[in-house]
Amino acid sequence: MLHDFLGRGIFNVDGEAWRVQRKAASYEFTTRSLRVFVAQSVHLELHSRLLPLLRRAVRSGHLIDLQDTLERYAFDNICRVAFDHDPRQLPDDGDAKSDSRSTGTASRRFADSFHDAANLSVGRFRYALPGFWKIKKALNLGSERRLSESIAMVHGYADRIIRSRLEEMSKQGWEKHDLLSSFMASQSDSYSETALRDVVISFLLAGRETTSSALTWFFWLLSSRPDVESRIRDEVAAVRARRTHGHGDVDSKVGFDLDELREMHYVHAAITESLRLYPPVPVNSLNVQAADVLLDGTAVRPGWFMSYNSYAMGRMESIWGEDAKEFRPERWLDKAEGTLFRPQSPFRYVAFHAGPRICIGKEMAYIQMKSIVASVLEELELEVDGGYSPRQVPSLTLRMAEGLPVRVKARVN
Ligand code: HEM
Repeated sequence: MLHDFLGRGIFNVDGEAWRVQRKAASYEFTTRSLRVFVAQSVHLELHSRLLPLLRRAVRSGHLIDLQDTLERYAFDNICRVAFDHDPRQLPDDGDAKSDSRSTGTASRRFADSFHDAANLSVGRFRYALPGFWKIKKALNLGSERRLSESIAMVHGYADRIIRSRLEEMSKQGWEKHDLLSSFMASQSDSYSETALRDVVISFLLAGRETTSSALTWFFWLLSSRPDVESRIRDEVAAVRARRTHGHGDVDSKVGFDLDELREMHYVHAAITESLRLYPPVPVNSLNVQAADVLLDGTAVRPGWFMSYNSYAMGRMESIWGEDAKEFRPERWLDKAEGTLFRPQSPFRYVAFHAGPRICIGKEMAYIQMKSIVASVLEELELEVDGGYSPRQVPSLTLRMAEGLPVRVKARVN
């Protein structure tokens, strides 16, 4: 799908960049220290930015666009985790003159260019005449000119991050815990700046709109299912009640540490069920490199463009049974015991892809999503107008065309 994005693949980054990315992931995502760093970063931005913003919305009574808010949160968070950089798309508590955008600087232009580049590149697939974009590109016209300007902006910004990391590293040695830095410090191999830049960009793309899309659809689904919301709140309250002082990865009385998040089986099931029905990557496409035969006997040839539709697969009765279209978190709980989360094969549940190119940020995504769901619902109610019917927008990720307007209320009990 993203084959030509930013001049080369993004998820489908080939060659050197992909090897760097995979090596970084296998090195880092297996370590407990990274999981702790992820949990701490999620926690920091949740409690210093997202929750304060939602509390201000309680006081003002204004509607907020939850999709936009979650996208800005996710962008800040992925930048911090991947390369310890803070673009400050959400304002810090106390420094919030406006909740619409906190920065007017290069960071904001970077985020906007990033967004434009993603949307403009998807537009290439929508021409009635396939490949027409190539003519526009050769002539540097319209959307192709805007795309190349956005790409130049994104590349310049990412290059500056990489160079400052390399400089810091040569001057001070290395003590940072972010994914890119600790990976660079641990390797004897050297990688080109272009390959590292592609890694930076692919992490941003992967981390920015996926968890925010997932949570936007989740909170919308929840708004019409008070039974599920109440079970989530009961589980969160039970975990909170079991808390012992002085225990945990998260140095605070608020929020939840990794062990506590792990205890939230129903929260995990509810998020997973929402991802089944509304996968952030609704269609995934690949370019066939060599002749092969798929498991169902279909032969494929080199050069073919092959897609599967996760959105449709999540709703197929042949895979999920007669109640496939129902939002039923219980389907993910162990049948005998009834409270333990029971995973399914990634080849049935394809929201994160399956096989060698399965999402490498899945664990981080769950830490982020569960932390937000538990902390927000413990304290607040997100009220969506009952008549609101979101329109899906064709984009790289499954987004709501008009966002998700919510009114935030303090929980009474
Ligand atoms: C709910 C959240 C998420 C979903 C549903 C999701 C889904 C996916 C899917 C479907 C792919 C395969 C794409 C392809 O084949 O082209 C993928 C790849 C990837 N994801 Fe995620 N993702 C999520 C969150 C994240 C996060 C937070 C990160 C950041 C750490 C991340 C990092 C990546 C990377 C780097 C790849 C490329 C892997 C490769 O090609 O080797 N993802 N993800």
